[in-house]
Amino acid sequence: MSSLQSRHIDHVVSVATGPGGAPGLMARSWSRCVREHGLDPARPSAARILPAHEVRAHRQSMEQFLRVARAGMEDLYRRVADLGYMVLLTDAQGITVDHIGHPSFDDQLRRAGLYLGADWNEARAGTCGVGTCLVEQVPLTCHQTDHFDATHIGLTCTTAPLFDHAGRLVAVLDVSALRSPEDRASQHLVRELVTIQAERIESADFLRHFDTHWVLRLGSAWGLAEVAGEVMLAFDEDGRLAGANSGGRRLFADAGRWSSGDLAGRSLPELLEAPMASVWRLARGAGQVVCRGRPLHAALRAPRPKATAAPVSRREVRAASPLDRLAGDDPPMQALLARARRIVGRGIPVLVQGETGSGKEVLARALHAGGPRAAAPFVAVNCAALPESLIESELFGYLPGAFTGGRAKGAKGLIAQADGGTLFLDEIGDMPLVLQTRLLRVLAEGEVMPLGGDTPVRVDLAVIAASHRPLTALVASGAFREDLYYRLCGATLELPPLRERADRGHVIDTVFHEEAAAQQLRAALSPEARARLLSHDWPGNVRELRNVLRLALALSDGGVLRGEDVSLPARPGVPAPRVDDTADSARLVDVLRRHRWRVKAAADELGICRATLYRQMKSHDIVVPERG
Ligand SMILES: Nc1ncnc2c1ncn2[C@@H]1O[C@H](COP(=O)(O)OP(=O)(O)OP(=O)(O)O)[C@@H](O)[C@H]1O
Repeated sequence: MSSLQSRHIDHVVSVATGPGGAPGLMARSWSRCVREHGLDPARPSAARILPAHEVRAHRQSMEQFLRVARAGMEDLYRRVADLGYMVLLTDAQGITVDHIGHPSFDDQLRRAGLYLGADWNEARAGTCGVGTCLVEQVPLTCHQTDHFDATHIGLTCTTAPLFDHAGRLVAVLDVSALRSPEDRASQHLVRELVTIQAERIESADFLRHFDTHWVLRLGSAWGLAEVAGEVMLAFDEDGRLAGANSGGRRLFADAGRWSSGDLAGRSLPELLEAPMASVWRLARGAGQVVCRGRPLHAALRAPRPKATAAPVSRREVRAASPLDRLAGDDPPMQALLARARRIVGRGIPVLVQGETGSGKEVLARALHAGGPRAAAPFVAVNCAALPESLIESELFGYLPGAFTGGRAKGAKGLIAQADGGTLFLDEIGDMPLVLQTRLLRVLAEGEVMPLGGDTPVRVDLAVIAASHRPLTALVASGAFREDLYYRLCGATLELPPLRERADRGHVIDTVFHEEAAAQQLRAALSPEARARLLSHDWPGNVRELRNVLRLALALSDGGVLRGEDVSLPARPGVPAPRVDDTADSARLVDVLRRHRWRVKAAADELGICRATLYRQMKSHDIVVPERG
């Protein structure tokens, strides 16, 4: 034993057993070695090398991580090999599971324990780069006489802990040299290198693990956010966090509100204190996000495209409960549906409010289909659409000879047709006042009097009314009867516009599958196409979304829909091109004819809402021909 080694042993023993505990990271470790692990620096233990089959078992338990780490180790080795260093990776127990060193030093490295299968756990090897890093969980340098064991005092080892996507310590990255300058400052640069490389390995592992998720990368340096975001947050299409890297966990822990344990599942807007739209906007290119009041450079990585989806049949789409499939993970929508499920079938009149195209009729149909009247008729009446001259006879029906121009046998009105089922009064706010009075009587008495008749007919109806105009305002201005309003709004369901919904991903998928099935295509949506759809403001709501997807699918080759296949209005917030009021009336008639005068279907093809089409028809004197 050299005199240097003897002096080292004395020093370690005096520090480790000295009074008052040992300050500093290395001295703390020496103390642990003596007091907890029962090690004696005067009795060095031989390097413990595990047999090959045990090493294999250790490697197998972290196979995927090893593959990613290997690339990082090779890169690191290229930078330090000329300076006489080797690179080593251990698992969380301190067992060396991979190493790269110059083959000509193989024997020396093996003797020093810098070899596959070597056990560097502190409890066995004493204070060392790997073992102490496993305990302290920070990057550190164990330089020469920092080592506990006197046989290791020639070595210099710099290490950094590696955490997996869930924040668990899984490995230690180590750069070691058999010989090095005595001055520990010589290792500063190595420590920087190891720390950076450890972060890169963690990032690569994080991106691999979350490759089917969106990943938001945030950084304080321009340009770097895209390739090496200090903060990485993986989330799903509904904006729910699936995982955060060390930087992300630190960011939220520093904010003092969330520990790593309760981050998953939280919504990104809640965590970042920024609207989801500002995140989706990044799908068009890197930019800035104001995160918790602090502007950060940001980039978004799209998920790996899933295997081409099998076509979903209409039957499959319909298989779920009609109300369930209207929304994904959007808290206001889920609350609305929970309310809807409670009132369905209870004889409570429902008023649905929401912007045009937000799905008021879809919701009304789902309420009907999800209730006890599902087998009975659902009759939709568009109160804005019925020509004033016909509205009475259409709604209430008429007896033979009730008026000139009527059919000889008379006709059953829409209200009577809905008997036993659901009467859906769409655009109720546009119903003329005089008819409001008659409708009120029907609802109050449960009877309808056909034109020209003197005996009322009993009707049993579930009533759902809808309007894009707030009915309370119409009541206040005198355009809508207050008593009718109260008769209709047993429960009000307010549909949020698509741009405010956190489950836009769900709506996009549903409509996409429905449209693909309707066109009998085996199509899938690429992440880029989805990103474009998610970042749009949807002034025309779900109707606009459906039109965009219908067109994109019709023009596509039926495979994966790419970003460029999706054509959106030039500026976000600007509605899709619409037929203006001077539109050629021949074209309108043509489209209407093709849809057998089903105004809703014609409006959908024209990309306008039903009310606009009716307005245009009115201004061109186009009248729906009488049926029958
Ligand atoms: N949750 C949804 N899932 C799938 N498609 C939907 C959904 N909501 C609405 N849609 C689609 O959006 C379009 C417009 O829906 P709907 O006619 O119900 O809207 P609306 O609010 O009644 O519109 P308007 O006020 O113009 O009458 C339709 O093509 C419908 O199929």
